[in-house]
Amino acid sequence: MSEVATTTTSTVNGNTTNQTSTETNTTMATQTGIDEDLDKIPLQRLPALLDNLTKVLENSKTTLTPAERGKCLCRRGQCHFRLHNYSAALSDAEAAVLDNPGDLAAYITAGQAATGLGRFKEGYQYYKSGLQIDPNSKVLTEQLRQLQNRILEQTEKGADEESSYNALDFCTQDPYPGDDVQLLMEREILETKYKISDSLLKNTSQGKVNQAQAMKCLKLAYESINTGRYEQAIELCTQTLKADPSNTFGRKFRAQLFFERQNIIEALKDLWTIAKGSRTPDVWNMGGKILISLWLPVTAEFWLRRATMTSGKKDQEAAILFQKVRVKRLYGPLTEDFPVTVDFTQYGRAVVAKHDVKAGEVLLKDLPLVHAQTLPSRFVPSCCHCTSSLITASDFFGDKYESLDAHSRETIARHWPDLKPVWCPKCSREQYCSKQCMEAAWEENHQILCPSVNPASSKLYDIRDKDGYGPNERGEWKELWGGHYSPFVLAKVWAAILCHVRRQMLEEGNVGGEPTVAQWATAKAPYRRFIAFGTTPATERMPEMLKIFQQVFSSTPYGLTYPITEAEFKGRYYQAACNLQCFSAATNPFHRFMTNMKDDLEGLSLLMHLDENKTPEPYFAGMFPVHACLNHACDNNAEVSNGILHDHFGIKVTAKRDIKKGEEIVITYIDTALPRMLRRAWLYKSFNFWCQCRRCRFEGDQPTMCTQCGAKAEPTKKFPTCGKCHKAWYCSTKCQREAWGQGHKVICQTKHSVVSSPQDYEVC
Ligand SMILES: C[S@@+](CC[C@H](N)C(=O)[O-])C[C@H]1O[C@@H](n2cnc3c(N)ncnc32)[C@H](O)[C@@H]1O
Repeated sequence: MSEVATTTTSTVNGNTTNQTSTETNTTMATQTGIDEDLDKIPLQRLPALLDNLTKVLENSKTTLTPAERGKCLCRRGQCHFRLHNYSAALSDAEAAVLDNPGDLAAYITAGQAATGLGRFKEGYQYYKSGLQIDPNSKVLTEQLRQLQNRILEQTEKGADEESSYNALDFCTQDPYPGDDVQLLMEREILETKYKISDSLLKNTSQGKVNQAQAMKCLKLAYESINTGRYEQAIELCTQTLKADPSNTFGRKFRAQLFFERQNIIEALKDLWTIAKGSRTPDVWNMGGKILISLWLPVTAEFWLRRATMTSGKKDQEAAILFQKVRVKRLYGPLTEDFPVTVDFTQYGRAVVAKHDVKAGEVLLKDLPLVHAQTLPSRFVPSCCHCTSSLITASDFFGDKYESLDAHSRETIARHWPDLKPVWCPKCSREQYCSKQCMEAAWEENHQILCPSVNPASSKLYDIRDKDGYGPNERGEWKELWGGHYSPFVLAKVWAAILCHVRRQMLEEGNVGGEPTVAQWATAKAPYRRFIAFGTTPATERMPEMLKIFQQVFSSTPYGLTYPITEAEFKGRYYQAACNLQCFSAATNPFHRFMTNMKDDLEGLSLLMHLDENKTPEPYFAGMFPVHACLNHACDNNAEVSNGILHDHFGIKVTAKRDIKKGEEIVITYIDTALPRMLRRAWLYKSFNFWCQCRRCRFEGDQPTMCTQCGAKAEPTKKFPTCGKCHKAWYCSTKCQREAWGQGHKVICQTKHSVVSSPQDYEVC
């Protein structure tokens, strides 16, 4: 601790005393070892140091200057870092940076902690800020080198694991609720329209069997095929089946012949006639394809599921076809009005153009299934149901409002939209733009989450209001919620499921009883569409939150409970993490104010006080069903922005350039200004894929490796860079030419978001 001799005032037992902070500092320095070289302090001493630092920070809250507090926080962060408590280290170092923005050690600690957590981008940014304080810092250079190595390790690991990635592993073949009813309807269509039913099976057990004749005809049928006589082969199969109706080879062979000659109904009849136990994977597969052509999707799924199962998951074609049928039936109705459709590709679900689209055209609009206001924007008043901004004129104009003359204020009041926000009268913790929104929210989730009926949930509101922080079980102030989004996203998913279960119970008259399996399945079905991937169990990162959620959902009204197991928490946490999209209402009170003022000349003088860019926005994070099918590319052809669908606020996706029919629509999940290595590490860590987009394939990471052929430069040598974009390096003109023709030309000439130069990052 520095020896600054400032006189401070502190209160001891109610008496005000003066003391010099030199004294305090000397004691503190002894207690906390703050002047010692931390690396030389044995590990066993660190817990005691941590305790002392915490005491100093708590007991001397009023006497420490911000710089001193920053130093203590930084020191505590360093202790946490040495003990591998990276989260705690990061939060202390972050606080230290705020208190003491000139302290290089705080940036280094924050960078190390973020790197330890695998949050490379943040780590890099802290180190970069540190370089602004001391561009020649050897420690920083070394830390950046280590960060680069960590990213490279991840790079190699990612590249290795990429080969084992299989999108099918993420998608189940479980039936959806209601599929049983749909299956019966499709059976009825098959029977009435095509005369196909299980009664066909009975035909095989009737009549006299002549196996020798059957085998003879079948042999001749095979011979006919070899000489290209298909009709004759079919006729011979028919004779086979007359001689032995249960001859599976004959049935299968004739079905195949019918199928190839596009007589799919006769083919399906033959397949259906094969006893279920004798149907091989190729029989189920062919049946599935025919049922797709007839667009009987649930029956097609049934047959393709059987093809997958009976082949021991080896029939990849059937597994892919299954998912293609599923996405078509689930998303077809949602994309009907748009020039795109959802398909299943090597990267799972994907959105594809139905026809050519011009740059600027809207590709799709979507509404959130669930959403919650982001924690950093929670101060901006908004309707928590429809997401509309409830910002008032005085919120908007801020301090300036009071200094405006009465006439200006009257003009503003006249044109500012008449907002009539309502708070939940039972808990006063949620605000709405209208009574209708309040009632709709109650129906959707608030009847479960309102603290007036579920007191445990007031803790969730407290955590929201304190930016994720709160007292842990030992009463220590801690970051309880460490997610990048509001915990209310998850709370609302579980609450919405419970509300849906309850609605069904009311409709089906089993109030007071236990919900049925079918009711649970129906209520959970809409959330099955969202893929989930994550490495660290969320419970490890925030153990207290699991308990809080468990308390909230074990004491819900109506006696309904939702068991929040570790697996449930982890699954939902990562579902949200992989799919959330930030958005805000497409219009706000300021926009309406400007429209109202358009014809008012008196209002013109007010314009100088206005700055639209400064309009505080209530941001929400939402899970959107169709948007969640959009894959990523670093040279994305589409962009997401705020949108309106059926008079509700949501998002729209717009073409960034001309897109051809059949081309996949790709957005970006990350800041495309990052260099390739960071983009890939970030995507790999957060979304479990190794980006192989055109841009990643034709950009390099460093001058010591040829971007095209991967050759390594001799020690201390560097390959020449592309003179235009400086983001690729080649060992030879041949490699440069090849890369140019294969794809570098396009990405080199494409205007991406501003990409920071790789040199900024490259410190080796
Ligand atoms: C929001 S989802 C996109 C839709 C996803 N394909 C699905 O089936 O649900 C994000 C996930 O899609 C996959 N993904 C997205 N973009 C990808 C890409 N460029 N390469 C490989 N996988 C990608 C990853 O598994 C990622 O975690």
